[in-house]
Amino acid sequence: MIRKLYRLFPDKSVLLKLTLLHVILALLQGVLLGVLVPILNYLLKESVAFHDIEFWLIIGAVAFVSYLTLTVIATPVGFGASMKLATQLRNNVMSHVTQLPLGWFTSDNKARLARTLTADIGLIAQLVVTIGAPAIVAILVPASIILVTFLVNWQIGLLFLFIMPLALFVLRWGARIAAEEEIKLERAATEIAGKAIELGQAQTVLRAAGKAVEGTKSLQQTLAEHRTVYRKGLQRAKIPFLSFIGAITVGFIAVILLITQFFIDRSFTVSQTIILFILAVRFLEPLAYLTELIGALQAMDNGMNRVKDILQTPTLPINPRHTKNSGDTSVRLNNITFAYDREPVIKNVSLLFPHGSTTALIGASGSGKTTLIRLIARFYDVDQGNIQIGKVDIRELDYNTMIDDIAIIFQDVYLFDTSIRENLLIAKPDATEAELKEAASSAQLDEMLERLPKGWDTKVGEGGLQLSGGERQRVSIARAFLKKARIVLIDEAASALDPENEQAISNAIANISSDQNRTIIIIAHRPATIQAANHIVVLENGSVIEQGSPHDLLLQNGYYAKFRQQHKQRREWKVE
Ligand SMILES: Nc1ncnc2c1ncn2[C@@H]1O[C@H](COP(=O)(O)OP(=O)(O)OP(=O)(O)O)[C@@H](O)[C@H]1O
Repeated sequence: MIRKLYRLFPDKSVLLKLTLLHVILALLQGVLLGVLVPILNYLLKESVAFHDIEFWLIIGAVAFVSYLTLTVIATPVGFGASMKLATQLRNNVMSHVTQLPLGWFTSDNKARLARTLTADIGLIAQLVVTIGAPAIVAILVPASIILVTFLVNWQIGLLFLFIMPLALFVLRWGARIAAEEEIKLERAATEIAGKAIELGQAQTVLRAAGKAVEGTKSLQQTLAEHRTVYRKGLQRAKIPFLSFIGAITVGFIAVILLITQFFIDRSFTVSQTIILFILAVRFLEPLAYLTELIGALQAMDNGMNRVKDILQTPTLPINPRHTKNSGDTSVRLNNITFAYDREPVIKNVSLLFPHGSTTALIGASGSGKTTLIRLIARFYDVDQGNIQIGKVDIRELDYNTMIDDIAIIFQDVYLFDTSIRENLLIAKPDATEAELKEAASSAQLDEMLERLPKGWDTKVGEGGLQLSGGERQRVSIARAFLKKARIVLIDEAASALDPENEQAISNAIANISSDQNRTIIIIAHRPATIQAANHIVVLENGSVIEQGSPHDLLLQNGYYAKFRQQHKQRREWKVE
């Protein structure tokens, strides 16, 4: 377990210092017990002079003062270390998940991640500090007492030597069962978290269907299962823990009987008998305390396993050569095929998005437009073929530089629950005021910032929900301007926007595509956006069925021509 703990932390210095502190504390306890033997030996003699025990008293006093001082220091040191360890581990997990394929982020895994980042890591960091010392003491003190006892009487020492591994063996059995039950309990708790997230996400649908109460049934069922798992776990762990207590008690009685027998036989002096009684109590006390610790130790071990599981989930392969992009922002798809599960949703697609071009992707719902955008941003790797940016396979490119070059404007933009300014600064933390203003202006945010009473400092609410969908998308476009992203992938809002927002977004997209060095790919739903494109690609069922300039495609009279016709008719109906 200790090895696992050390492997988990990239910077081991905090853990090393903490372990050293705990070992010193345990050794000092051993020294305090050790000096008791000669002192008692002298004290129980018929005549004793102070200088006989002076040396041992000084050692005892130094050990005692050191022990007290270190115990006082241990609390603030422990708290500080706990915070550092939690931060270290959280950063490690977070940086790992940013490199995982998007497919990993299912409801279950999101709940697992949330529990690991909060509960598991918090528990590990806290327990390392709070139970680290008692656990080391509970092992080191009985071990050192065995040594001291051998010096006093080898038979009792031998008995201790027999009791300790036996007790630890029974304890391991109990710990294994407790660990199995804790895993079941944690699974049940994660399921509750997953169901709670799902319940939150499904509120709109459930309420619209008038099923708000029925929607909680599945969560209630999961809660009931959690209670059952807890009850069964307690039942199962009872037997081994009772056996452990039994083993300790039998051992203790045997030691007491043997000491008494030796005393009656006059094999032991009074002082030896008293010393051995004290040693027996101090030997068994920390061992008995292990039953309380073992549950926490197992919880910590399981928590570490869950953190390890996430850290060992394979990331998208990263090329160690970290090839940099040359400045050419053309995007080329070479015969790519991709499946989320078994059935390919992108089939043998070859396309070129030339440097500086603006391409509109259109096609029926489910035709694979979003998937194509995700593959270009390397949220997933293709199964066959390859994608090149500037003639280099994206798997060969330095991932961070590549992602820095790309801005993605999703339909459902997520904003952080902070001010508009902070949300923009995520794209470029060191942006100047002038850069912020320029980006906001290009993304048509000016009017919105003037209208909002707190302007740039307006809080956008959780997920940005205090802004309209169109406003959120404009904030996201402003981020792309600020980031000076050279490849911009836009999933235009499919739902109806008010005319003001629609116009503002069209202008913002026109502004972003006016830069001849940017390559823009837009999943377009509006004729105005499509008109800003100089190239159209039509997808159907994961394949390209049409592509060319808007003019050429109109002449072909295919999907694009019909799409334009339908929009024209819709506009005419609205006018009527
Ligand atoms: N995360 C996912 N896991 C499994 N299948 C998925 C996932 N995302 C999309 N799909 C499936 O892949 C296919 C293509 O979906 P995609 O979202 O790329 O289409 P789209 O053209 O963008 O659709 P829309 O216009 O409705 O957004 C669909 O059959 C969809 O059900």
